[in-house]
Amino acid sequence: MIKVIVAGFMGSMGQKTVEMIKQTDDFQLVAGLGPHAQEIDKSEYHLADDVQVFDQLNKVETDADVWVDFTLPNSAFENVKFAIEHGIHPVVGTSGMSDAHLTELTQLAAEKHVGGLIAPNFGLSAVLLMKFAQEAAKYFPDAEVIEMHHEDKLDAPSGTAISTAKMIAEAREQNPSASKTEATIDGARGGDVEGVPVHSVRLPGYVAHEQVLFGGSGEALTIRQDSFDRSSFMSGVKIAIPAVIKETSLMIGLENIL
Ligand SMILES: NC(=O)C1=CN([C@@H]2O[C@H](COP(=O)(O)OP(=O)(O)OC[C@H]3O[C@@H](n4cnc5c(N)ncnc54)[C@H](OP(=O)(O)O)[C@@H]3O)[C@@H](O)[C@H]2O)C=CC1
Ligand SMILES: O=C(O)C1=N[C@H](C(=O)O)C[C@H](O)C1
Repeated sequence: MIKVIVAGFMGSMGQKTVEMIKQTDDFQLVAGLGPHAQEIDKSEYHLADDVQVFDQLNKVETDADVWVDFTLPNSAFENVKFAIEHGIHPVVGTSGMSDAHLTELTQLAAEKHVGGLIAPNFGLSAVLLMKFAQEAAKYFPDAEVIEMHHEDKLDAPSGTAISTAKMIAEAREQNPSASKTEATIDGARGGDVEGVPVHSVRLPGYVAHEQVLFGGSGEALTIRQDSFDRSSFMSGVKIAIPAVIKETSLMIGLENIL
Protein backbone atom coordinates (compact mmCIF):
# COMPACT_ATOMS: atom_id res chain seq x y z
CA MET A 1 0.00 0.00 0.00
CA ILE A 2 1.46 3.39 -1.00
CA LYS A 3 0.56 6.17 1.43
CA VAL A 4 -0.15 9.53 -0.22
CA ILE A 5 -0.53 13.12 0.97
CA VAL A 6 -2.27 15.55 -1.40
CA ALA A 7 -1.26 19.22 -1.20
CA GLY A 8 -4.04 21.39 -2.60
CA PHE A 9 -6.63 18.67 -1.86
CA MET A 10 -9.47 21.23 -1.84
CA GLY A 11 -8.73 22.49 -5.38
CA SER A 12 -9.97 21.13 -8.71
CA MET A 13 -6.97 18.88 -9.39
CA GLY A 14 -6.58 18.00 -5.70
CA GLN A 15 -10.14 16.68 -5.62
CA LYS A 16 -9.59 14.66 -8.82
CA THR A 17 -6.51 13.14 -7.17
CA VAL A 18 -8.44 12.30 -3.98
CA GLU A 19 -11.05 10.55 -6.13
CA MET A 20 -8.40 8.62 -8.10
CA ILE A 21 -6.59 7.50 -4.90
CA LYS A 22 -9.87 6.25 -3.41
CA GLN A 23 -10.50 4.18 -6.55
CA THR A 24 -7.00 2.64 -6.60
CA ASP A 25 -6.48 -0.45 -4.44
CA ASP A 26 -2.73 0.06 -3.95
CA PHE A 27 -2.96 3.71 -2.80
CA GLN A 28 -4.04 5.04 0.58
CA LEU A 29 -4.81 8.72 1.19
CA VAL A 30 -3.31 9.52 4.59
CA ALA A 31 -3.25 13.33 4.62
CA GLY A 32 -4.20 16.56 2.90
CA LEU A 33 -2.68 20.04 2.99
CA GLY A 34 -4.65 23.16 2.15
CA PRO A 35 -5.41 26.61 3.51
CA HIS A 36 -8.54 26.51 5.77
CA ALA A 37 -8.24 22.70 6.00
CA GLN A 38 -9.01 22.80 9.74
CA GLU A 39 -12.37 24.50 9.13
CA ILE A 40 -13.81 21.96 6.71
CA ASP A 41 -16.24 19.11 6.93
CA LYS A 42 -14.01 16.28 5.66
CA SER A 43 -16.87 14.46 3.95
CA GLU A 44 -17.49 17.48 1.68
CA TYR A 45 -14.02 16.92 0.26
CA HIS A 46 -14.47 13.14 0.05
CA LEU A 47 -12.01 12.43 2.89
CA ALA A 48 -12.45 9.59 5.36
CA ASP A 49 -12.40 10.53 9.05
CA ASP A 50 -8.91 9.09 9.61
CA VAL A 51 -7.30 11.28 6.91
CA GLN A 52 -5.18 13.94 8.61
CA VAL A 53 -5.61 17.51 7.39
CA PHE A 54 -3.13 20.36 7.79
CA ASP A 55 -3.62 24.03 7.04
CA GLN A 56 0.08 24.96 7.15
CA LEU A 57 3.21 23.34 5.82
CA ASN A 58 5.09 23.66 9.12
CA LYS A 59 2.37 21.63 10.90
CA VAL A 60 2.63 18.63 8.55
CA GLU A 61 3.56 15.39 10.30
CA THR A 62 2.93 12.36 8.16
CA ASP A 63 4.20 8.91 7.29
CA ALA A 64 3.22 9.40 3.63
CA ASP A 65 5.46 7.85 0.97
CA VAL A 66 4.38 10.18 -1.85
CA TRP A 67 3.55 13.91 -1.92
CA VAL A 68 1.17 14.89 -4.74
CA ASP A 69 1.19 18.65 -5.30
CA PHE A 70 -1.47 20.61 -7.20
CA THR A 71 -1.23 24.01 -5.52
CA LEU A 72 0.03 27.41 -6.65
CA PRO A 73 3.31 28.38 -8.31
CA ASN A 74 4.42 30.28 -5.18
CA SER A 75 3.63 27.41 -2.81
CA ALA A 76 4.93 24.44 -4.75
CA PHE A 77 8.63 25.16 -4.26
CA GLU A 78 8.45 25.22 -0.42
CA ASN A 79 6.11 22.22 -0.41
CA VAL A 80 8.38 20.09 -2.59
CA LYS A 81 11.47 21.14 -0.65
CA PHE A 82 9.73 20.05 2.57
CA ALA A 83 8.73 16.72 1.00
CA ILE A 84 12.25 15.92 -0.21
CA GLU A 85 13.80 16.94 3.11
CA HIS A 86 11.41 14.51 4.86
CA GLY A 87 12.09 11.65 2.43
CA ILE A 88 8.63 11.90 0.81
CA HIS A 89 8.66 11.35 -2.96
CA PRO A 90 7.13 14.33 -4.79
CA VAL A 91 4.76 14.03 -7.76
CA VAL A 92 4.16 17.61 -8.84
CA GLY A 93 1.69 19.02 -11.34
CA THR A 94 1.75 22.62 -10.16
CA SER A 95 2.86 24.89 -13.00
CA GLY A 96 4.86 28.11 -13.02
CA MET A 97 7.93 27.10 -10.99
CA SER A 98 11.06 29.05 -11.98
CA ASP A 99 14.08 27.39 -13.59
CA ALA A 100 16.15 28.37 -10.53
CA HIS A 101 13.71 26.59 -8.21
CA LEU A 102 13.65 23.51 -10.44
CA THR A 103 17.44 23.36 -10.37
CA GLU A 104 17.54 23.74 -6.58
CA LEU A 105 14.98 20.96 -6.07
CA THR A 106 16.78 18.67 -8.51
CA GLN A 107 20.03 19.15 -6.59
CA LEU A 108 18.34 18.59 -3.23
CA ALA A 109 16.64 15.39 -4.43
CA ALA A 110 19.94 14.03 -5.77
CA GLU A 111 21.67 14.86 -2.47
CA LYS A 112 18.95 13.09 -0.44
CA HIS A 113 18.47 10.25 -2.98
CA VAL A 114 14.75 10.97 -3.13
CA GLY A 115 13.05 10.12 -6.42
CA GLY A 116 10.30 12.36 -7.72
CA LEU A 117 8.62 13.81 -10.76
CA ILE A 118 7.61 17.30 -11.82
CA ALA A 119 5.39 17.16 -14.91
CA PRO A 120 4.15 20.23 -16.77
CA ASN A 121 1.34 18.03 -18.03
CA PHE A 122 0.13 14.58 -16.90
CA GLY A 123 -2.04 14.10 -19.99
CA LEU A 124 -0.85 11.66 -22.62
CA SER A 125 -2.08 13.84 -25.51
CA ALA A 126 0.01 16.79 -24.26
CA VAL A 127 3.12 14.64 -23.76
CA LEU A 128 2.74 13.32 -27.32
CA LEU A 129 2.11 16.83 -28.69
CA MET A 130 5.42 17.98 -27.17
CA LYS A 131 7.24 15.00 -28.66
CA PHE A 132 5.72 15.52 -32.12
CA ALA A 133 6.44 19.27 -31.96
CA GLN A 134 10.08 18.55 -31.14
CA GLU A 135 10.30 16.29 -34.21
CA ALA A 136 8.56 18.81 -36.49
CA ALA A 137 10.81 21.66 -35.33
CA LYS A 138 13.79 19.98 -36.99
CA TYR A 139 12.13 20.57 -40.37
CA PHE A 140 9.97 23.63 -39.61
CA PRO A 141 11.94 26.18 -37.57
CA ASP A 142 9.11 28.75 -37.79
CA ALA A 143 6.65 27.90 -35.02
CA GLU A 144 4.18 29.55 -32.66
CA VAL A 145 2.33 28.09 -29.66
CA ILE A 146 -1.26 28.89 -28.70
CA GLU A 147 -2.55 27.57 -25.40
CA MET A 148 -6.20 27.86 -24.32
CA HIS A 149 -7.40 27.37 -20.75
CA HIS A 150 -10.33 27.91 -18.40
CA GLU A 151 -10.82 31.42 -17.00
CA ASP A 152 -9.69 30.45 -13.46
CA LYS A 153 -6.13 29.59 -14.48
CA LEU A 154 -3.79 31.87 -12.53
CA ASP A 155 -0.61 31.62 -14.59
CA ALA A 156 0.14 32.49 -18.23
CA PRO A 157 1.56 31.07 -20.31
CA SER A 158 0.80 27.54 -19.17
CA GLY A 159 3.64 25.33 -17.95
CA THR A 160 2.98 23.03 -20.90
CA ALA A 161 3.30 25.88 -23.41
CA ILE A 162 6.60 27.01 -21.86
CA SER A 163 7.96 23.45 -22.04
CA THR A 164 6.74 23.01 -25.62
CA ALA A 165 8.38 26.26 -26.71
CA LYS A 166 11.67 25.33 -25.01
CA MET A 167 11.64 21.90 -26.67
CA ILE A 168 11.02 23.50 -30.09
CA ALA A 169 13.82 26.02 -29.54
CA GLU A 170 16.21 23.24 -28.57
CA ALA A 171 15.24 20.92 -31.45
CA ARG A 172 15.32 23.32 -34.36
CA GLU A 173 18.38 23.04 -36.53
CA GLN A 174 17.93 26.34 -38.43
CA ASN A 175 17.10 29.82 -37.22
CA PRO A 176 13.48 30.92 -37.65
CA SER A 177 12.76 33.58 -40.31
CA ALA A 178 13.39 37.15 -39.16
CA SER A 179 10.03 38.89 -38.71
CA LYS A 180 9.54 42.49 -39.91
CA THR A 181 6.25 42.83 -38.02
CA GLU A 182 6.05 45.70 -35.54
CA ALA A 183 3.32 45.23 -32.92
CA THR A 184 1.17 48.36 -32.68
CA ILE A 185 -0.52 46.98 -29.56
CA ASP A 186 1.56 45.51 -26.70
CA GLY A 187 1.35 41.74 -26.57
CA ALA A 188 -0.10 41.37 -30.08
CA ARG A 189 2.70 38.94 -30.98
CA GLY A 190 2.41 37.01 -27.71
CA GLY A 191 5.16 36.30 -25.19
CA ASP A 192 8.64 35.21 -26.21
CA VAL A 193 9.96 31.87 -24.89
CA GLU A 194 13.46 31.31 -26.26
CA GLY A 195 12.44 32.89 -29.59
CA VAL A 196 9.12 31.03 -29.88
CA PRO A 197 6.00 33.27 -29.68
CA VAL A 198 3.50 31.91 -27.12
CA HIS A 199 -0.11 33.11 -27.00
CA SER A 200 -2.45 32.51 -24.03
CA VAL A 201 -6.24 32.40 -24.30
CA ARG A 202 -8.46 32.33 -21.16
CA LEU A 203 -12.15 31.59 -21.74
CA PRO A 204 -15.01 29.97 -19.83
CA GLY A 205 -15.96 26.58 -21.25
CA TYR A 206 -12.36 25.61 -22.02
CA VAL A 207 -10.38 23.14 -19.87
CA ALA A 208 -6.78 22.80 -21.23
CA HIS A 209 -5.81 22.86 -24.92
CA GLU A 210 -2.72 23.59 -26.97
CA GLN A 211 -1.89 24.10 -30.62
CA VAL A 212 1.51 24.37 -32.23
CA LEU A 213 1.53 26.03 -35.64
CA PHE A 214 4.47 25.41 -37.96
CA GLY A 215 4.80 27.37 -41.20
CA GLY A 216 7.00 26.51 -44.19
CA SER A 217 7.26 27.47 -47.84
CA GLY A 218 3.73 27.04 -49.21
CA GLU A 219 2.69 24.65 -46.42
CA ALA A 220 1.82 24.51 -42.75
CA LEU A 221 1.54 21.90 -40.04
CA THR A 222 -0.73 22.20 -37.01
CA ILE A 223 -0.51 19.90 -33.97
CA ARG A 224 -3.29 20.14 -31.40
CA GLN A 225 -4.25 18.44 -28.17
CA ASP A 226 -7.36 18.87 -26.02
CA SER A 227 -8.02 17.97 -22.41
CA PHE A 228 -11.82 18.10 -22.27
CA ASP A 229 -11.90 16.92 -18.67
CA ARG A 230 -9.43 16.96 -15.75
CA SER A 231 -9.68 13.16 -15.59
CA SER A 232 -7.25 13.27 -18.58
CA PHE A 233 -4.44 14.08 -16.13
CA MET A 234 -5.17 11.28 -13.69
CA SER A 235 -3.74 8.34 -15.64
CA GLY A 236 -0.35 10.12 -15.57
CA VAL A 237 -0.55 10.79 -11.83
CA LYS A 238 -1.54 7.17 -11.23
CA ILE A 239 1.53 5.94 -13.15
CA ALA A 240 3.82 8.44 -11.39
CA ILE A 241 2.94 7.51 -7.79
CA PRO A 242 4.45 3.98 -7.79
CA ALA A 243 7.19 5.00 -10.26
CA VAL A 244 8.82 7.72 -8.11
CA ILE A 245 9.29 5.38 -5.15
CA LYS A 246 11.75 3.30 -7.20
CA GLU A 247 13.81 6.35 -8.24
CA THR A 248 16.58 8.31 -6.52
CA SER A 249 16.46 11.58 -8.47
CA LEU A 250 13.95 14.23 -9.51
CA MET A 251 12.75 13.91 -13.11
CA ILE A 252 11.11 16.65 -15.18
CA GLY A 253 8.44 15.47 -17.60
CA LEU A 254 6.09 12.48 -17.62
CA GLU A 255 7.89 11.06 -20.68
CA ASN A 256 10.70 9.99 -18.32
CA ILE A 257 8.52 7.30 -16.76
CA LEU A 258 6.24 6.30 -19.64
N1 LIG B 1 0.59 19.07 -14.60
C1 LIG B 1 -0.67 18.90 -14.94
O1 LIG B 1 -1.03 17.95 -15.66
C2 LIG B 1 -1.69 19.86 -14.45
C3 LIG B 1 -1.29 20.91 -13.71
N2 LIG B 1 -2.20 21.80 -13.22
C4 LIG B 1 -1.66 22.82 -12.34
O2 LIG B 1 -2.01 22.47 -11.00
C5 LIG B 1 -2.16 23.62 -10.20
C6 LIG B 1 -3.51 23.58 -9.49
O3 LIG B 1 -4.55 23.66 -10.43
P1 LIG B 1 -6.07 23.63 -9.98
O4 LIG B 1 -6.36 22.47 -9.12
O5 LIG B 1 -6.86 23.83 -11.22
O6 LIG B 1 -6.14 24.96 -9.09
P2 LIG B 1 -7.09 25.28 -7.84
O7 LIG B 1 -6.97 26.75 -7.61
O8 LIG B 1 -8.43 24.70 -8.06
O9 LIG B 1 -6.41 24.50 -6.63
C7 LIG B 1 -5.25 24.89 -5.95
C8 LIG B 1 -5.45 24.57 -4.49
O10 LIG B 1 -4.24 24.75 -3.79
C9 LIG B 1 -4.53 25.41 -2.55
N3 LIG B 1 -3.33 26.01 -2.01
C10 LIG B 1 -2.87 27.28 -2.13
N4 LIG B 1 -1.70 27.42 -1.47
C11 LIG B 1 -1.43 26.21 -0.91
C12 LIG B 1 -0.36 25.71 -0.11
N5 LIG B 1 0.67 26.49 0.25
N6 LIG B 1 -0.38 24.41 0.28
C13 LIG B 1 -1.41 23.61 -0.07
N7 LIG B 1 -2.46 24.03 -0.83
C14 LIG B 1 -2.45 25.31 -1.25
C15 LIG B 1 -5.62 26.38 -2.94
O11 LIG B 1 -6.31 26.89 -1.81
P3 LIG B 1 -7.01 28.37 -1.90
O12 LIG B 1 -8.01 28.26 -3.02
O13 LIG B 1 -7.60 28.54 -0.56
O14 LIG B 1 -5.88 29.32 -2.23
C16 LIG B 1 -6.49 25.50 -3.82
O15 LIG B 1 -7.38 24.72 -3.04
C17 LIG B 1 -1.97 24.81 -11.16
O16 LIG B 1 -0.64 25.25 -11.08
C18 LIG B 1 -2.24 24.21 -12.53
O17 LIG B 1 -1.58 24.89 -13.56
C19 LIG B 1 -3.54 21.66 -13.48
C20 LIG B 1 -3.98 20.65 -14.27
C21 LIG B 1 -3.10 19.65 -14.81
O1 LIG C 1 -4.12 25.05 -14.95
C1 LIG C 1 -4.46 24.10 -15.69
O2 LIG C 1 -5.64 23.79 -15.88
C2 LIG C 1 -3.41 23.31 -16.36
N1 LIG C 1 -2.16 23.58 -16.07
C3 LIG C 1 -1.02 22.92 -16.57
C4 LIG C 1 -0.14 23.90 -17.33
O3 LIG C 1 0.02 25.04 -16.88
O4 LIG C 1 0.39 23.51 -18.38
C5 LIG C 1 -1.36 21.67 -17.34
C6 LIG C 1 -2.62 21.75 -18.12
O5 LIG C 1 -2.42 22.61 -19.19
C7 LIG C 1 -3.77 22.21 -17.26
